[in-house]
Amino acid sequence: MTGGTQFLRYSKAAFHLVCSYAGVLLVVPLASVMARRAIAFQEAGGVDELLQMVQQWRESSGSPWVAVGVAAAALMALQVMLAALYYLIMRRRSEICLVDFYSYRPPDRMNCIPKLLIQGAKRSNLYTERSLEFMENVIRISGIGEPQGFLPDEFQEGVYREMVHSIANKRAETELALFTCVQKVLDKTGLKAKDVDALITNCCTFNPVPSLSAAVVNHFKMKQSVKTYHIGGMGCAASVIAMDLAQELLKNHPNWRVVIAGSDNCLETVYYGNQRNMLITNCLFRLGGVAAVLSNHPADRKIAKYRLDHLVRTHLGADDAAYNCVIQKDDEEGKIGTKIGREVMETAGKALKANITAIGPLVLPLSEKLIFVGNLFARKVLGLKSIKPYTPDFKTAFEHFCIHPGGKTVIEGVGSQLGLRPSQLLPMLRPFERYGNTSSSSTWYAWSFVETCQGVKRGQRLWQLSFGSGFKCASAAWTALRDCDEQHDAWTETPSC
Ligand SMILES: CC(C)(COP(=O)(O)OP(=O)(O)OC[C@H]1O[C@@H](n2cnc3c(N)ncnc32)[C@H](O)[C@@H]1OP(=O)(O)O)[C@@H](O)C(=O)NCCC(=O)NCCSC(=O)CC(=O)O
Repeated sequence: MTGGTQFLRYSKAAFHLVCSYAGVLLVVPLASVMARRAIAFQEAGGVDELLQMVQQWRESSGSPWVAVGVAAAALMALQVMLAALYYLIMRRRSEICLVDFYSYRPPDRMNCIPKLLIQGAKRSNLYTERSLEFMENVIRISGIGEPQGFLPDEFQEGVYREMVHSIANKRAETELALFTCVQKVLDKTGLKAKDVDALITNCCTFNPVPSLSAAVVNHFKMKQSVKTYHIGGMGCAASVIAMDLAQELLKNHPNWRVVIAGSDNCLETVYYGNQRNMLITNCLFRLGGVAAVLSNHPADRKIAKYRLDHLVRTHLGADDAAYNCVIQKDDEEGKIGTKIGREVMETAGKALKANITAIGPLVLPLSEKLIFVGNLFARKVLGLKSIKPYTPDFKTAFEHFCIHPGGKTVIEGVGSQLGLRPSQLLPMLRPFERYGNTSSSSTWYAWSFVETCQGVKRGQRLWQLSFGSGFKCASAAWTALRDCDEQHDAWTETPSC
């Protein structure tokens, strides 16, 4: 690091400190000046003089009116105090809390060994030699570890076992994940199925009738008044989108508990053709799942882990290139798959920029906002073209980052855009290495990794950031309400930390 860069870094840190403590820096000298003045005033006999003046005024103006005035002032002060108290209580009551969540750890029999996976693909006689080499190469360089994530039973034993694409098989895969996650999160929070007021499920490509939310209601025998929703086709951002819907419900219904549960279906997404950009999903996507309880019930506030501060969604779907970069389609032979275009990295960069532009003013400290505005002013108003645009330092707004682990290149690209440190990238790299791209549940693997391996202290802030086909970016800002260092099932059985 050059001397100039170091100087800039230290100046920025000093500026950040000054802005953060501006209130204290102003109040302390002001209070000491006022205290000194008060002492001098008292020493000069000013207090006695003042009391005498009040006494004279009382005698001359007639005592009943003075009593009325004092009573009115006291009443007003009481009113202001009550209004402030009411505001504080209402603010607390309208808080939306994440009581707890569970990241799915699929059964060990579903562990996926890459060598066997490729062997199975070979035996299936569906792929050309060139496609098999491509898949092997992508798996090797992608950043997925060994064993790499989990795949449903049908992919196991080194052969694509006579894969029956029945609704029953696909249901079995997704229902196992959803039911396990919902049961675990109910156990963790001590809630009963009848306590759930609303349920939001999500699955990108597998959307049977009745819906997966109905399947959860049926399995857990939830109450008749439960409100259910299912989110389909919304890619890897679906879980944060489900939370957005949950927060809308909670804003309108006091004392509610909303369960969100999601998993994406591997049997449905496996591609049997030979188009390269559609083969990438076979290499990266793996089985995952999550369930979480969001609540505004006062009883849950005491045990809740996090408070939702902001949730911001941005959509680039109006742009054709962004819309088409991740898209389900038929290939030339009519085989269905999901294309992941080369332009996905560039699009993700644009989506991230749009999202941080929207969430930045809500979460960044004053110092970062001032530097950003100063930089903009210098470039746009003063025309100083040699100055580079300033990317705000989100490390000043959050201590923990749970960004969609969609692939090593995506993680590293986003990490360098945000200037994250290696320890802050680990919660994305490790989940991708162990679980692969688990689509909508991926950010929760990053989150459970953070809690298990790094720990979250009360008051620390966490940023959950997801990307998804469309192309969209959805992010949520959270504050920990207590220390969270739970050992999650997803991480305890592997030497990961
Ligand atoms: C595929 C990769 C592992 C390749 O790694 P690198 O980019 O480091 O390596 P590379 O550039 O040398 O590429 C290796 C080989 O793959 C080929 N290649 C790379 N990207 C390709 C693509 N999109 N389509 C077709 N081929 C592609 C290259 O031409 C090269 O082939 P050759 O060797 O023959 O020249 C990586 O780019 C990656 O992880 N991409 C996908 C990540 C991603 O988009 N994840 C998010 C999914 S969307 C999502 O998660 C959201 C959602 O779905 O909602």
